[in-house]
Amino acid sequence: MSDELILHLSNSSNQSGQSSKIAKLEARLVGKASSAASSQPQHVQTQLNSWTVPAKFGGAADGLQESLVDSDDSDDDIRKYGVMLTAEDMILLYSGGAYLIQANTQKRRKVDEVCSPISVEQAEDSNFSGSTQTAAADARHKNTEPVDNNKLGGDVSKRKQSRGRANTSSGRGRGSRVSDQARNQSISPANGQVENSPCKDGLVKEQLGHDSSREDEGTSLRAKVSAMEEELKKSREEVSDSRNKCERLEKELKDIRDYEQQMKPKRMKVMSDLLVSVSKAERQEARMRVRQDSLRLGNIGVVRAGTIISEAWEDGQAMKDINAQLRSLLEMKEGIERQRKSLKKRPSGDLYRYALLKGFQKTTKVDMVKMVMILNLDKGEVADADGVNQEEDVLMQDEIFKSRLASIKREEEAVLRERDRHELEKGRLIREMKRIRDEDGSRFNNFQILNHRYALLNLLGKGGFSEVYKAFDLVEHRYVACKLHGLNAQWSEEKKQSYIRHAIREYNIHKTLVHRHIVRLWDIFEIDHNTFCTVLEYCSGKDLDAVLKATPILPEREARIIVVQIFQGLVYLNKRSQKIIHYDLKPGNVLFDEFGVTKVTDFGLSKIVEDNVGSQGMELTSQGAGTYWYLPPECFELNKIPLISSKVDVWSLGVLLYQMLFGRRPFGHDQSQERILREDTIIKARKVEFPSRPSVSNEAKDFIRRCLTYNQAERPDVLAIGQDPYVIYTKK
Ligand SMILES: Nc1ncnc2c1ncn2[C@@H]1O[C@H](COP(=O)(O)OP(=O)(O)OP(=O)(O)O)[C@@H](O)[C@H]1O
Repeated sequence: MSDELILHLSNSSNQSGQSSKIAKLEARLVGKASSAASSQPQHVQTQLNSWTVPAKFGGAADGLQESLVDSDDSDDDIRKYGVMLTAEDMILLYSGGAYLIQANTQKRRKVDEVCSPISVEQAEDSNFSGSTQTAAADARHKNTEPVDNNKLGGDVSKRKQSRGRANTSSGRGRGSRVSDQARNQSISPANGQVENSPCKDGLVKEQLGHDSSREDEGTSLRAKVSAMEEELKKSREEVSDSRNKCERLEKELKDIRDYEQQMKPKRMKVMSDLLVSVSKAERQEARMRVRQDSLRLGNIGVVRAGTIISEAWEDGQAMKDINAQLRSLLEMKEGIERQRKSLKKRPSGDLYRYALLKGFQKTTKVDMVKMVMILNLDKGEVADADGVNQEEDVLMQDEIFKSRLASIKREEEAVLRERDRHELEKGRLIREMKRIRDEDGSRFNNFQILNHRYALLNLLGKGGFSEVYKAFDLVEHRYVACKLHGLNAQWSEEKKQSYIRHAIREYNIHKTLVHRHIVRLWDIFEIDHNTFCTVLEYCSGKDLDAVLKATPILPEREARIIVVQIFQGLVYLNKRSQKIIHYDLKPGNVLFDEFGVTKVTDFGLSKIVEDNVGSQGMELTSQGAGTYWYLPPECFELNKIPLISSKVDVWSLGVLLYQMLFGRRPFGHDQSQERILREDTIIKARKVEFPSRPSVSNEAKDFIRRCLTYNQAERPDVLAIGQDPYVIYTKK
């Protein structure tokens, strides 16, 4: 606002109330009195707020514009006054004590006439500072078009929006430029219009100075905008690239899945073919090995006794040789023994007297064996036995016999060790022969794929009612053991049902068990009316029974680590909410995986401990066969229903450790199951005895004694025996 206008306004003392308002308005326009402006009555302020500062004021307009944007009332005001005017388009007119607002058409014309190039540029500059080109177009547009209230309203709100986004980049400091512009305007009271002051040279120069700095700013902003636009373009391209890639990958994935689905049966076929050819080679190799070994170790032959034909073992050549060697050594031993006896029978001093008779004065260097031969052949011929000390000779001869006997004994021991080794080999050979025979006789020996995923390979072994095959799971890609439970077709329907119930019960117990030292049960399915299959974790090592058959005594260190692992499995069974008694712990139910990790299997006889069971244990309602060497005395109780608990498994663990350390079971080792029952062997098993050899640590013996505590009440249960240092594994 020009100085003249300020003077004019300040001189109008008779219009004090209004003039103070004007002063405040002016101050607000020159950007000096924001505080004064804020004290304006709401009405006036709102009106001001409804003005839009011309775009050409660029940054200077921001101060005002900000207050417009900040005002929540502005939209209300637009609604209230029906139009929204811009300061550029309007002038403030004092007429007859009232202020009027009129359209500033003349100002526009004048500016267009005199400074049209500048104002257009300014408008453009301000457009950049205002961030949209539309605003520039608006600014130019307003100069030529009549005021359209509705349109103006729309423009204002558009600008408000664009301001809201962009005005942060333009500083409030530009308010001074607003005041400069304002000062370049004057009010002509005659026509009531605000005019731009004439564009004199100084002003133009000043204007040009400002314009050039604005131009610089504009240029840099333009550059920024174009860089940002470039970035935006790139980002858009990247987004579209990524989207394309994503679509391509999704399509590829789908193709792969389709292909995978298509290839699945083919892949399974290739895999099973490979496995089958490997298994066939293994079968062939196994049979060839058996043939070779049976030449050496023996074979099962048919023996006829009258009308009865039975099978009997016929030794192979190696066994025959060993036996012949043993026989020859035995004969030698007996010959020497005979000589020793005859030497002792001869009257004392006989040889000495004979020698004297023959004129021998002292012992000659005649070999004593030769002497014996001479004596035996013809006593009269001992002519040159000069000076023999008969007593000494007898002693020497006896010593020679003894020495020879000792040497024969050593030879014999070596041959016996060899024979034991052969016996073990023979045992393995017999088991392998049996396995091959079972495999040949099995109806599952032709590499079937069960349940569309388990490729049956070779038979691992046959139990009482089941065959266990090594198999490959074509879905999970791992080896498994398929246990095929066959119901005897001759059985009554009742027996079949009972067997199935039993197997399902076993499955239900076993399937919930997940522990490193317990064989996992993966699956169960029916094969036909009389057969079903359970799929177990495959343990490629031998079972403990086979280990003990090969090496009946294990070093204590090895035995202990096996016991500790079994014990950990038992602790797991007893820490579950539903406790389980295994009830059939024996070497055949302890398996080893390829790394030698011990795993307990076969839950066919296991018992679930009911919740309400007392401290003495639960009733043993279904005894099951069990294996008597490994069961505690309470299981043989006949007068009342036995009460059992995890103490049964503790007893079995003690028997297992004893067997591993001493190579025999503590009770009824040489007895059959039937004899154990008949002779009450376990009921009489009150005290455990330890052989003197091999030597075993006292800790091991103490642990075994605790496990084999006769009195059930005094025997610790699984969790209590866990306190024993022998099963708390610490490196010694
Ligand atoms: N998960 C397995 N992994 C590897 N071999 C196994 C597995 N389960 C069983 N076997 C082997 O299969 C053979 C037969 O096992 P099974 O449990 O049927 O026989 P068993 O215990 O001798 O008989 P039963 O259970 O009728 O008393 C055994 O030699 C055993 O070592």
